[in-house]
Amino acid sequence: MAAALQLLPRVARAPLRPLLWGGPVVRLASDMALAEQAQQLFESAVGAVLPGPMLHRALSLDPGGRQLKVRDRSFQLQQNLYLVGFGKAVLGMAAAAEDLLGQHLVQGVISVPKGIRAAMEHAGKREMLLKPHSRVQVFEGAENNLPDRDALRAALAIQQLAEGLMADDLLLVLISGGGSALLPAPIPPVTLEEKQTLTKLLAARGATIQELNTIRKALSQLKGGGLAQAAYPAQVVSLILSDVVGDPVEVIASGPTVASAHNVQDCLHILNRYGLRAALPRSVKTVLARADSDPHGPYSCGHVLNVIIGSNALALAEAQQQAEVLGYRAVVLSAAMQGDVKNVAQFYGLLAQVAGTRLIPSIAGASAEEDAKLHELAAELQIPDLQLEQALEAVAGARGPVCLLAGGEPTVLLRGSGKGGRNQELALRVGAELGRWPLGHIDVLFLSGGSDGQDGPTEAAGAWVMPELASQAAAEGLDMATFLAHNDSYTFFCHLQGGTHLLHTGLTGTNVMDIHLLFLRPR
Ligand SMILES: Nc1ncnc2c1ncn2[C@@H]1O[C@H](COP(=O)(O)OP(=O)(O)OP(=O)(O)O)[C@@H](O)[C@H]1O
Ligand SMILES: O=C(O)[C@H](O)CO
Repeated sequence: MAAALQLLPRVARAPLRPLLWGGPVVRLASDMALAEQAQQLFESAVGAVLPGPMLHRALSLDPGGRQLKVRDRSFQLQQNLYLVGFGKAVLGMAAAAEDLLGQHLVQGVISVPKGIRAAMEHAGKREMLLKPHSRVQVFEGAENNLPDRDALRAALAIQQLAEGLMADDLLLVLISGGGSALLPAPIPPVTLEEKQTLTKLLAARGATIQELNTIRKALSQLKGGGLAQAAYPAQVVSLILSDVVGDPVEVIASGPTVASAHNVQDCLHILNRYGLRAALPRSVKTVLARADSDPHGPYSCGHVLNVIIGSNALALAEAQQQAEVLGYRAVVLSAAMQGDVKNVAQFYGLLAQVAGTRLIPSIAGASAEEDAKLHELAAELQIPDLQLEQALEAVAGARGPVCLLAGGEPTVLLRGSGKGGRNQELALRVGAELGRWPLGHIDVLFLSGGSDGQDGPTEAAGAWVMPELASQAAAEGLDMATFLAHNDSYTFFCHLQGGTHLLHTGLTGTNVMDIHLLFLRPR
């Protein structure tokens, strides 16, 4: 993980109190530069899903400190609390858990990305660090999000801790994205190297995270409910930060505390689909064949409480609220944006135009065909929870500045060898789309940022663009199409206006996919 340590310049915070339309609202929204507001709202989205606030929302102790409450369930605490965790956001989650429950904690083991402690220290994020003599042992591994020997050692330590628990014990499991690579425990005779090769091949051939994790579960001792099984008969509470569209607990980090059906047929279909079935190593065939005839069937997880404590939707809800406070009519479009980045960019370009025309019908804006094209594209993208009609209706009735919010994870098919990330590439493409249909009398801005603060292998979280992007680029001799052809969005934005369009937050310590913000502000 690159040491992206620059903190977001703190934009002047507007007084965050509800305001009514028509009066001070418009003034407030127009007083601050649009780009500052966009960065502020991105920051508030991320702030809602930082480990500290999330853990404090999810857990509470009774006044005597003997009962732990999680949702509507209570657990007795009597020197019986253990903790394990794995994922990119788990260091901060463990620090928050230690802060809340430290006096009851007997022992803990977490598996987190290589270099994360040093990065957090360097960034001055002390709240993301464990205490000096913590009872939680930290393993760092899985460089480049691939399972390695260090992550394997961590997984074994976690397994050992779980297997030593008794019926009176309570195991707190902290899970976030990146957890699959940080908890590798291949079922023998499958080796770590074989698992690594298979996951790399599947990912490179475009397998979805659902497909990838179906295979990982079938080949792992701890995924697909294996960790919960190892901890039995102890009670298990899993606190899960979702980095997958729709928050499916069985997919996030390959569901180590969620019963899995271990469907071998599903695995074979997936391996077939990506042309990998014929060349499978013998060990993988052996494990799959064994799972098919496993007399014990799927693990049962009746002793487990799985709770999603943070998600993209939660982050968007916070940003939406703050946007309204700033005077915007704010609408969440979807927390499940997915699909090819080119189509997603085209969608946002058309959306800006159609929404602009609804906002000020007198301007020369979207035609009926473009309106139809937007709906067609939305249908093609198959966004499950898309609130397009509601958003357009809200825009039509807004009479003032509008902010449309969305989240998710579009896909970039890498063809070039440039430097970039999903968010920067999306922003660059949306910028190109916006330039094609200038909307007079309306300022438009689009921002895309990764909630973890690191977009691909760059030190930026994302970027923001306006319809003027193409002319700005041309004035500086930057050919957008060439940068796009090389997947070189980071280099483009570094050059453009001295890098001012890049979003810099440093590692945020959380991870709930990407945040997209589209602003339309009548001049
Ligand atoms: N040059 C590039 N241009 C555009 N996208 C890129 C480029 N290089 C990598 N990516 C994209 O970045 C993503 C990998 O980045 P990263 O390591 O942040 O993983 P991630 O999937 O975003 O993980 P997380 O779940 O933590 O967000 C992939 O989606 C990949 O397609
Ligand atoms: O770790 C994983 O499997 C992915 O980040 C999805 O949660």
